[in-house]
This record gives sequence, C-alpha cells and structure tokens, in this order.
Amino acid sequence: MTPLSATVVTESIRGIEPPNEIWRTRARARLDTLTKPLGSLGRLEDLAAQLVAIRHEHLVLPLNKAVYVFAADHGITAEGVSAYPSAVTHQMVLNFLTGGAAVNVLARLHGVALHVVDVGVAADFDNIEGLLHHKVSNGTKNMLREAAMTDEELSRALLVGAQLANEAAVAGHTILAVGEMGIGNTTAASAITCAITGSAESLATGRGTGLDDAAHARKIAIVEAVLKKHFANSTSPHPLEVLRCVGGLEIAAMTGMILAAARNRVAIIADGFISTAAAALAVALEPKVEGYLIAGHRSEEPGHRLLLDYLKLTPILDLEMRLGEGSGAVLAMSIIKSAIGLYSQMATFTSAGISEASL
Ligand SMILES: Cc1cc2ncn([C@H]3O[C@H](COP(=O)(O)O)[C@@H](O)[C@H]3O)c2cc1C
Ligand SMILES: O=C(O)c1cccnc1
Repeated sequence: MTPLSATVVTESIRGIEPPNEIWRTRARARLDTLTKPLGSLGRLEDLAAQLVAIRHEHLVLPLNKAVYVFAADHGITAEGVSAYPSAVTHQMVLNFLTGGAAVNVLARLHGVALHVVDVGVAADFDNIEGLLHHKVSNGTKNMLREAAMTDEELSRALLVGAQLANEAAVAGHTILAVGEMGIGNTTAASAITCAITGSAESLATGRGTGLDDAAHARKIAIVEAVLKKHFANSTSPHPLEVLRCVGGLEIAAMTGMILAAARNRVAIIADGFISTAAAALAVALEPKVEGYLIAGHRSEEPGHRLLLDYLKLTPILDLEMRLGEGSGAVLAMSIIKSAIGLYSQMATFTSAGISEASL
C-alpha cells in the first residue's frame, strides 16, 4: 500500500515544472542592455535571471516576501545532544511572537512578513494570538529507540508546510524563506545529511548550539547509532523514510513548504543547516525543485557545506553565522531585493545615450 506521506508529496508537486529557460534568456538579454560592463553585476545577475525564470515575468520591486519559522521539539534531546534544554523551543516561540528574536529584527529591517508555526512544540500554547496553530504532536519520539514519527504524523507535517505555501502563493508572495526553531534539530539534520548524501557521521555532525569536545564526540556516536538502527540494511533509503525515522516535524513542514512553493513557482530561500536538510529531502523527492532554491547563507555547522555541495548551491552570504530561525535567509533577501532593484530600475545604454562596448 502507498503510504499516506507519498500521496501528500505527489499531490503537492502535481504539475511542477522547472524554471522557464526562455524567460531566463530574456532576463539575460535585458541585463546586457543595462548601463554597466557586460556581466559586471556578477551573481546579482544570476539571481535576477533565476527569479525571472521562476516567475515568468520581468520582476519589479516591491517583492512580496515572507519567512515561515516552523517550531517543534525532538525526542532525541533525552540523549543530551544540545547545549540548551528543550524548554527553549517553547520559550523562543514566545520570543518570536513578541518580536525579540534575531529573525524578528532582520524581518522588520528588510520588509519581510514573519509567520511562526507550531508544528510540534511540547507545550500548550492554548489560544495564543499570532501563532499559527498546527501542532501535529508534542514533538518527535527519541529516534535512538524508535522512528521519530509515524507516517500519519509525517503526512500531517508535510501538509502543514504545503498548505501554507499554497496560501502564501495565493496571497501573492513571490519569495519564501524557511526557518526553524527546535532544540535538538541539528542532530536530526546530521542524520538526514548522512542518509541522503552518504557522508560520514563525524563530518556531518557539528556542535549545534555550542557543545564542548566531549559532548560533541557523544553526539557523533549517537548519530552513528541512530543511522545504524534505522538504515543498517539500506545504502540509499527513501527520502520519506529518512524524514519519518530521523527527521523532525518542523523539518517535514519545511520540506512540504519547499515542494509546494516550487509547484506554485515561488522562489525558496534556504537558511542554515536544518532548513537545507529539508531542501535536500525535497530535491531527493522531486529533482525539479532544484531550480527554485536559493541558498541564503553558509552556516558554520560543518554538515551545511556537505548539503550545499549535494545541492550544488553557492550561498549568497558567508557571515560565520550558526543560528537558524531563518535569519540567514532573511538577510539574503536584502541582496535579492538589490538584484531585482538593479534589474528593473537601471537605465539602458539606449535610454541614457551611453556608448556600448567597442571590442
Ligand atoms: C536561545 C536560542 C535561540 C535559537 N534560535 C535558533 N536556535 C537554533 O538552535 C537549535 C539547534 O541546535 P541544537 O541542535 O544544538 O539544539 C535550533 O532550535 C535552531 O534553530 C536557537 C537556539 C537557542 C538556544
Ligand atoms: O545552521 C543553522 O541554521 C544552525 C546551526 C546551529 C544551531 N542552529 C542552527
């Protein structure tokens, strides 16, 4: 029988097409008419052309931008894999709602709408306003002992992200950033990285929020044991099995959002290690998603580099950040805005009466 999660994925990507190469060529042609030496805006030109290819139009400002911060808890924290207690997930959700987290500041500065989604925090938020209430469960199970979630929970988490992406597209958003909050989720992202890319646990497992040497060594051993438990007999497990056994509810929701955003021709900005793990799963499920992805930054978490290589993405920023929340993705949106501002507002050689290249 086909698992429910596979049906959710099939529905989310129905009719998906890669970005349009005719529009990318049109964008390149327009960039070459602007008053600058050919190609001199470097990767800003690539970004503008990618967005035009995604949207099938000559984009102008303002871009309609949003960041979704998906929050959930992780059973694996029982093994002491994070420098901070699980309660911080819940506490940080409250901080997002009152506007005090790093991603709030950056979203305000750069005109990005911010949405906070409870997809599996182990705390009762009752009717707290401003939070998108989509709790699937009170966090994942301890993946060292059993699968992180059931297929039904995975399906619901994927749907949360997919439905929010569909709604965002209907509301006219052209760019979405995915962010997360979930103490313990760098351990899940490391396990996903190993399962999807075949990397060694010692290379894919970092210090997260700041483990010391001894705790870091223990975390590596735990990731090794987790992979052995779930995938000892399969060298390339199905991405949905990876998500279900060693993922997280917020990671599944981000995967669902990325798949559905691409189907809606909405660009997706990945943030750090955890959101890029969700992006890698989305691409493993549907390779056509690749052209809709932009890597906002490169995180200091060592596994992030492995995932960016796997996805063949060059990050926009490299500021030695290792925060998550969508912070790096939102910062990168300021560069993307600049790319489209230049694309749409610069004079052409003809309009400004400037001589074109003679050699
Ligand atoms: C105060 C605070 C704010 C955060 N914002 C994002 N994270 C980040 O740290 C967590 C992952 O690291 P680990 O796997 O080591 O627990 C995630 O919640 C991530 O978004 C935070 C962590 C803390 C402590
Ligand atoms: O890369 C990230 O986004 C990250 C790294 C460490 C902790 N939390 C998030």
